[in-house]
Amino acid sequence: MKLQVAIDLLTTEAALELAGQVAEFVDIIELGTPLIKAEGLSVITAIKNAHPDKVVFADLKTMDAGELEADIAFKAGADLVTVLGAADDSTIAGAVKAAKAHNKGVVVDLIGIEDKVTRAKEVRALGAKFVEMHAGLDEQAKPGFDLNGLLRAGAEARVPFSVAGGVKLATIGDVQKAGADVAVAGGAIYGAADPALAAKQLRAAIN
Ligand SMILES: O=C(CO)[C@H](O)[C@H](O)COP(=O)(O)O
Repeated sequence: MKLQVAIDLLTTEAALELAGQVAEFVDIIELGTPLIKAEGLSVITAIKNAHPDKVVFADLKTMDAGELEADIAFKAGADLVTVLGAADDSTIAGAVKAAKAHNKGVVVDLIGIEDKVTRAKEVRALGAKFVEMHAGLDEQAKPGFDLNGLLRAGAEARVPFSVAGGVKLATIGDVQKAGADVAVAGGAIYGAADPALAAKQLRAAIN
């Protein structure tokens, strides 16, 4: 299973600093949606230039204009972009078309989708490289939230999937047992007192 760090910070400078601290322990560097909204596509280029050997994941959360949004992010240096599972099939197909043109990939984020298993199969058929079984920061903050629903959906869908939803040291083993291809950790790394140590421990827990 691969490890993806989600950088939900707000400046390119902070993102570069965090990426520099944790890159050796992760496979995929995700630039979070708030970071891209704050800094624009230039943050993608800055991170790719600093870490050309890493997969750079631009969390665009595209909902419309799939081909256009994916195209500009790939041109900026992204290897993977996200499109929302709630988007029209034509939006997902458009992003996949751009990915094929650049030899890159599209990840479909199933945040907010009730029937994640059915939609996962549909978007995989449309050409998604993998789906993200995702509970966003707001959903995670609700009382009683846990990862189990995401893990069950991932195991049941039988398509390549990542899990994002506050994954931490105590839960990353369950993510691996569920058969995930990628574990995404944001707050557990960038919110830690020592992000490099946190990333190293997460990596060690899945090796
Ligand atoms: O995409 C996101 C929010 O929409 C986050 O980047 C994702 O949820 C991972 O961060 P965390 O581990 O803190 O949940």
